[in-house]
Amino acid sequence: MRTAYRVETVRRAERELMARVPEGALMQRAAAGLAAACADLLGRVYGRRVVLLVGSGDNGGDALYAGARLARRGAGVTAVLLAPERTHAGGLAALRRAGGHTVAPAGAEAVVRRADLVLDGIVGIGGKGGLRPDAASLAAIVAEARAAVVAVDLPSGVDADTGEVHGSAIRADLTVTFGTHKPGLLVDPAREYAGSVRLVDIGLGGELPAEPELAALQHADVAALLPVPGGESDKYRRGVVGIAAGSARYPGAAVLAVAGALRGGAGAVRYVGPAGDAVVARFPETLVSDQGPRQAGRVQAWVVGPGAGEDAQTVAEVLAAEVPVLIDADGLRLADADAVRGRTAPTLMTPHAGEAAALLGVAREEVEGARLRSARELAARYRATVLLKGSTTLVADAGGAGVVRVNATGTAWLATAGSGDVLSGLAGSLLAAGLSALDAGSVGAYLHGLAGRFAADGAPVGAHDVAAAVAGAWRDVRR
Ligand SMILES: NC(=O)C1=CN([C@@H]2O[C@H](COP(=O)(O)OP(=O)(O)OC[C@H]3O[C@@H](n4cnc5c(N)ncnc54)[C@H](O)[C@@H]3O)[C@@H](O)[C@H]2O)[C@@H](O)CC1
Ligand SMILES: [K+]
Repeated sequence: MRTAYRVETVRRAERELMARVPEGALMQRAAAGLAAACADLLGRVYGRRVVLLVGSGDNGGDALYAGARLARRGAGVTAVLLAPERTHAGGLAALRRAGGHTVAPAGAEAVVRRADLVLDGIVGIGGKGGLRPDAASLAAIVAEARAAVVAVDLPSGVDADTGEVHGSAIRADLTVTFGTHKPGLLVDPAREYAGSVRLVDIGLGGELPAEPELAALQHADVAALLPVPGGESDKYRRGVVGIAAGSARYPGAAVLAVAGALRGGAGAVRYVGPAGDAVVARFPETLVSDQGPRQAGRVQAWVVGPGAGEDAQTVAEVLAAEVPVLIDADGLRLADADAVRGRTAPTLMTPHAGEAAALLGVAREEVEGARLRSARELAARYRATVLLKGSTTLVADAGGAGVVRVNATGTAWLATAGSGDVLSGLAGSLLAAGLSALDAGSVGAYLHGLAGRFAADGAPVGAHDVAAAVAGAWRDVRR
């Protein structure tokens, strides 16, 4: 499990640790890891031109000490001091001893233009609000440079706790972060500014609490959660998932949701709705019913909404069932909010940003800019688990408090028609197999993202290709 903690928690853990180690030790650990990452990126250090952007806090201190290490290995290092009188004194002295130089911000453009590497030490977890004007001007200069950019702890200008970006921020190729990931490194839009992320161990692990702000499942976590049949299993014990989807206008959504459900681990897939012929033609193993959900026979979980058009009656019937329900697409618009809140069995809602915005009564951009807050808010309002789709998918458990799962296995190629229908079937099938809504959502997103990568492999894919690749994702995870 990869975890991320809020700044307040990181500060507390750092205080505990600092009380037990020699003064300055943590910063030296951070700087050593940072310098090593820079050396890896550069390949050869000797003779390279390195520019440090140095703010007034300890983030600048990290950059200065790392710069000193690179200077000792033969790099030409120049520090741009944003606030010369408040620069980290020890770091500055170390850089000077190692032969490094300093310039005022007015000289930044000339040195950055010739640099091979820029280290962004403007601001780290002490940052408040968007970058101040002098720092924003540096970010603009860096954006035009050909140099590789390494962010120290965080790209300056992004919000560490929320992943929000207000105004300009540094765009890094690599972020070297210390002690633990911060939520902003895992959630868009900030995640995009971070580039790839490398975590440097400074010994903080033992001081961090059990419950992080964010958790990202890894292969081993997913493997442990996958419903794998045993000797006693039969199709009913493995769970039956009901798919109430599709309409005369959108029969394909039903086919794709069933395609996902067949790959999710339930023992059988039951379909109700007007697209039964299309579903059976493609997947003869589906149990098709021409009755509504209430009469369709037992299921252990329902999926409702993909391609549902205006069929509010079916949505209402599914919501009245006392089994877990996944609501997607049109179902999100048609579902009665009180009916969702009043349910006793788990509910998993799977909106994309536009659907989430409609449910929250805000603009889509607002959700995209504040994904973590939006997911928690929806989960609180509906008392439902919410899977907010996007380049980084978030799953907030019912009520909105607690650890939010973040999934980054996806690929931009998954932004294709019908891809969401496959995910709803897949996650619904995991629900029917007995996973909690939080696990079904996050495992579903993980497999779906991985399947998207495998199916695409650098080229456009259709949603049916993604569904077909889910089996390969299972095997990869279980290997
Ligand atoms: N506390 C610790 O134990 C460790 C901290 N480390 C480093 O220390 C950093 C935190 O240091 P600080 O607490 O000094 O804080 P920062 O260095 O992150 O930032 C604080 C400084 O930035 C300025 N600032 C705040 N918001 C700004 C904005 N929007 N635009 C421009 N300037 C802004 C403030 O005036 C303040 O002087 C971490 O991110 C990490 O890089 C590491 O050395 C590891 C150990
Ligand atoms: K930084």
